[in-house]
Amino acid sequence: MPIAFSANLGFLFTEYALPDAVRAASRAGFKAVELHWPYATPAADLRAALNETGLPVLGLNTVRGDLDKGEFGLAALPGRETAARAAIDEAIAYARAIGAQNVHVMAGRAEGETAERTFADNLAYACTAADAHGIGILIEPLNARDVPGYFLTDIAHAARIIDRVGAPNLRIMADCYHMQIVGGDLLTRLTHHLPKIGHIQFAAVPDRTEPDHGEIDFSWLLKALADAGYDRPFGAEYKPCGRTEDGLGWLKAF
Ligand SMILES: O=C(O)[C@@H](O)C(=O)CO
Ligand SMILES: [Mg+2]
Repeated sequence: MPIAFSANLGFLFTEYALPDAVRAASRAGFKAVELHWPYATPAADLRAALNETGLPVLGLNTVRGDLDKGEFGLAALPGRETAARAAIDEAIAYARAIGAQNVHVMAGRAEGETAERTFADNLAYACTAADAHGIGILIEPLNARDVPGYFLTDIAHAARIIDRVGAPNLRIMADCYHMQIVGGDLLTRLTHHLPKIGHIQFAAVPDRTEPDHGEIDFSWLLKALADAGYDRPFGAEYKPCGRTEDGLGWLKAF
C-alpha cells in the first residue's frame, strides 16, 4: 500500500505565511496538510491556496485559552463550558470555511471524574455540531513531559472516552511522538486501537525533529501500520532543525 504524508503547518514551512506554506507543502510532495491554530489567517486566503494545490486539510485545533495562565485547551475544565463551546464553534466554523475534515478538541490541564464528565459532555456537543457538516472530532493524548497536567495522556484513556461519548464521528489523533514517551510499544498499541484512530502523527523521539533518526524506525513502523490497514496520510508534525525544505530527506526516502 503506498504511503502518503500530511505536512503539519503548525511546525513545518513556518518560514512562509500560511497560504504559501500550503503551496510549499504541495511542491515538496505532501498529499495533505493539517493546521494548529490558523485563526489569524483569513479563511479565504487559505482556501485559495488549497483550491490551487488541491490539498485536503486533515484537521485544525480548538484554541488553547489563556496562554499567559498556561491554559492548553478548555474542554475538560469544569466551569469553563461556555468558553470551551465557543472554541468548538469557532473551530467548526473555520473548518467549514476551508473544507477541513476534522477538529481536534483540546482538553486542557485538569484531572478527575468531574473533568472527565466535562470533557465527555463538551465532546458530545462538538460531535453533534460537527456531524451536521460531515466533520470529525479528534482527541489527542499528549505526553506529560511536554504538557504537564494535560488531562489526556494515554491512548487507552482516549478509547474509553470515545466509548463513553458514543458518537460515530469521534476518533483519536494518535501521535507516535507522544505515545513513545508515554509507554512505547507503538505497533501493538496503535494496531489495537486502529478502529478508533482518525489520524496518526509522527516525529523523531526524543528531540521532535526530522523523523530520520532517534528511538523509532519510521521507515519500518509506518509501513507496518499501512499493512495493518491504516490508509490515510501520516501527519509529519516535527520541528525542523533548519529550513523545512532542507530536512526533507526522510520524505524522499519514502
Ligand atoms: O502533538 C501536538 O502537540 C499537536 O498535535 C497538537 O495539536 C497539540 O499541541
Ligand atoms: Mg500531535
